[in-house]
Amino acid sequence: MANWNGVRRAHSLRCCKTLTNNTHLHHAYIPVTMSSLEEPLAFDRIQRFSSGACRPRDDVGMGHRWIRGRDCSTSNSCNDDDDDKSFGKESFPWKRHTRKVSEGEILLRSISFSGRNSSSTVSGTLWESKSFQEHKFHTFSSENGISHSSNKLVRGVPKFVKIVEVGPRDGLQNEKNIVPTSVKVELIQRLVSAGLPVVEATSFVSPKWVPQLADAKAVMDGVNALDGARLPVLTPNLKGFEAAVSAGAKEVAIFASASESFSLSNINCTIEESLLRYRAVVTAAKEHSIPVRGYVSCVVGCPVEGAVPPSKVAHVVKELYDMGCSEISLGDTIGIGTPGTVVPMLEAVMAVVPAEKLAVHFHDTYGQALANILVSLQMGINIVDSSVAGLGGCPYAKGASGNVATEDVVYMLNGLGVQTNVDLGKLIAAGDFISKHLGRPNGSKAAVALNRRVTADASKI
Ligand SMILES: CC(C)(COP(=O)([O-])OP(=O)([O-])OC[C@H]1O[C@@H](n2cnc3c(N)ncnc32)[C@H](O)[C@@H]1OP(=O)([O-])[O-])[C@@H](O)C(=O)NCCC(=O)NCCSC(=O)C[C@@](C)(O)CC(=O)[O-]
Repeated sequence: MANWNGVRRAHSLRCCKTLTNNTHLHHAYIPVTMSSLEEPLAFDRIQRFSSGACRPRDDVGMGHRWIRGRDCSTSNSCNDDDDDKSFGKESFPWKRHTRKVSEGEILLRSISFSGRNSSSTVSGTLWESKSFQEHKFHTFSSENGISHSSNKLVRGVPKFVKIVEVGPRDGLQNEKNIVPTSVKVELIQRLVSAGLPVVEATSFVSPKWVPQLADAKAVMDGVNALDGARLPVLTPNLKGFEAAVSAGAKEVAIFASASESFSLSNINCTIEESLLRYRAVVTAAKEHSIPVRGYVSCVVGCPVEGAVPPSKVAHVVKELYDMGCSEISLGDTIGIGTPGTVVPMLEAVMAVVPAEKLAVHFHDTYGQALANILVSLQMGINIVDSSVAGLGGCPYAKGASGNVATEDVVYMLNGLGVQTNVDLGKLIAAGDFISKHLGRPNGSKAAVALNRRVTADASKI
């Protein structure tokens, strides 16, 4: 564990060993001058940086540092006399990148919006699952159909959204009790059969760091034969990449951070060191013609550093793009973002990388994820990460809750008339399956409501 980097940092870093519930040792290098990740997230402090509202200036503590709060956290129109480049104050020449819509998509949409009483069903638009046959109802506006809306905010959303399901990886990596391989495999099978085009299957990371996913090879053995979806896996270095390829992975993802402190605690190296490692992974992947997805964590805030400037996010995103990542996912790892903080971040990122190469990845700690997704779609993003039943969190961002629930995202997109090709009924069944195994209620509000059928009538409104 004590590699050269760790030893080198020993002067400035404190090695925290914490005994987790499953008795595995986690080693996290935490700068002594900053608040430990083992503490709750200090959300009360971070939150004051994430609100979009103008407010009186005050001083806000962030770990050992005292950072002056902003007069206005998000609006460029606020007059600010601060001379520092604090969060949300940079301005970027944002230009919306439009995407081409295929004839097939247009055809599907014309079928799906053929009227309230239409018997035509398109997967993801009406309930199709057998268990929901008696509850076939539209989730979109019932009069003219949302596709005919002249409102520019609604017209601005893409016609098709690719959902990247991260539950089996991002969700299960954070479970206290290790989920049996057979359950993971069945979950992935169910998600694929619900029509999800991409299901992140597992991670080839150090089992000492993330014991929950130590069965990565066995999981891949169980899902390699599945058709109909791409099954990428996380790889933190060449060792992980090689293990993934020999286990049959056809796509991988690398994961960097916009926050130096989070990079150290998550992958035990600085941002620049991680980019060096990832260049080696991308080079090897190119030789195998394997697409590489890039993640950037802490795109609006870090559990240690607090607010993360959009320019820093844009820098890391651009590095990943330039090294050859086919798609880059922007992770609000601790779920503190609001549309007020997400918009300036996206503006910065979209100034350096085309919108069609970007995905958004929101955790829902503060219940802001759907609002953040909507505003991202309105800005031209058409790839959304989510986690069935809202599973998840990050082992190195204690207190952060799961990703936005895939069921809730699909429900909202159905309501907007956005095509996803996901069968909501089957998806809910997959969420119920894993929630039952984990012994807790489904974390999706839409799933809970639809399971109880309490809102069937209301949803026709
Ligand atoms: C990056 C390392 C490996 C560095 O870990 P390290 O301890 O600095 O690495 P090391 O090179 O010194 O190796 C230590 C031991 O791990 C082994 N090792 C080394 N690499 C691997 C590998 N690939 N697979 C299996 N084993 C590996 C290596 O062989 C050695 O074994 P030992 O000699 O002690 O027996 C470690 O820190 C790690 O695995 N971190 C992963 C942490 C993780 O998975 N975090 C959650 C990811 S979620 C996330 O990042 C956010 C995201 C993507 O969801 C988006 C968002 O929400 O923001």
